[in-house]
Amino acid sequence: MRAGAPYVGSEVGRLRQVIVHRPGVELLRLTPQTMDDLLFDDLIWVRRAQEEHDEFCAALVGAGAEVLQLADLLRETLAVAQARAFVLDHTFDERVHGPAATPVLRATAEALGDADLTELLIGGMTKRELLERTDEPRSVVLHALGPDDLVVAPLPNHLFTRDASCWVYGGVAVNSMRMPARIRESVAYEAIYRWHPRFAGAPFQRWSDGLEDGQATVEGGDVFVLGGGAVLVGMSERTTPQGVERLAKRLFAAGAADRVVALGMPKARVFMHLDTVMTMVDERSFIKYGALGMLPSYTITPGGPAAAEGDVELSIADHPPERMHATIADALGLDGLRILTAEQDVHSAAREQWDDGCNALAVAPGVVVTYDRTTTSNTYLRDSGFEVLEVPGAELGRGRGGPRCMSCPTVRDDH
Ligand SMILES: NC(=[NH2+])NCCC[C@H](N)C(=O)O
Repeated sequence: MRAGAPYVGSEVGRLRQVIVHRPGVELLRLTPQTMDDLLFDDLIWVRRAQEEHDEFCAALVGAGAEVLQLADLLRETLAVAQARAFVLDHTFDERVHGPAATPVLRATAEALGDADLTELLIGGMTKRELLERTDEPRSVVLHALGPDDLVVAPLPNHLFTRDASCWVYGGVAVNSMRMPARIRESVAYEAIYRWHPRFAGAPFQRWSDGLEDGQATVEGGDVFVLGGGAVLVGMSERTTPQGVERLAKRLFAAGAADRVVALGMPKARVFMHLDTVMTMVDERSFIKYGALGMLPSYTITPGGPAAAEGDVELSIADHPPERMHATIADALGLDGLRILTAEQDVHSAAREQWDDGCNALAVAPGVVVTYDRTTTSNTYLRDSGFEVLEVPGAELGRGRGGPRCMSCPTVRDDH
């Protein structure tokens, strides 16, 4: 690895650099009427959520990681003319805003400075805010909206930087997102990785081609860089088998990975991503939600070169549920895994899973960041020999994501 180049070699090696997003105005847009569509289970006390997030960042810095704020990266990217045009083109869309309003919206956004445009892109814009900046265009879409209705949707799930892009070994996938409320998040990452000075000149590969919307979806919460050329992917509510096959082909063709284990997960919001039910906490240990049980798994390996140059065939072995842990252990080159499931009654186990007790973020082998509220899991991890860095999660947790979801590692050591 070239010094400073983005590279994520594992789930648990020392975390060196990570993208996070401090929650802001986008969360003030949540109302009881919109929160379900925006994938939040409650309204957030934003100031407190920001304080909690600041503590989360302080824990990461304390563990030796450089913390990059998504809004800063996006603002700096928008200073590049091509990036600005790309982002505007992919934000203002006739299919969303109608042909009459789209050019006016785009021109209004284009006139903004980089900081204001960043805020609009993440926080959205109401009709009232639009009309403070321009005369109302003749548009059925706009006429039909009330003054405080949103013309540009906010992106409150930017808080969960894990999902819209993910670094796997020496490259990055900008992901095709499953839920309508999250599809636009990928636009910011595509622009940042293409044009931000920090990434534009860096050597790295691409595991996706430009922007896609809602087909063959993959989300980073399902993708685990096991280390040593192995990858684990959950086929969940969000990540499709099609998406897994495409990712595997890209990784194999580049020689970045040589085995991908895919798990067949239940398709349910409570288990929306693999990292909501299990996370890797050291080189051979996973904390796992007991009621998940055992899942069917597939091992995908390169089956040989395909007809087209730079392409590979996939070879697939499928395994019954009882082999789940053994399949992951094989991919890691281990005899077995250490599976950590706290003893607790089924009700408290379900509550802790909902509160992201299994969503630990390793910052080094055996050192994890978790929410303070998942006390049983935290105590259990400590008793099992782990160092647990607790951060407050009372407000942040209402978005149904924990420390792993709120982090997008860009530089992490092998283990
Ligand atoms: N990697 C994760 N588990 N991310 C959690 C994302 C939570 C977010 N509200 C969603 O529904 O999409």
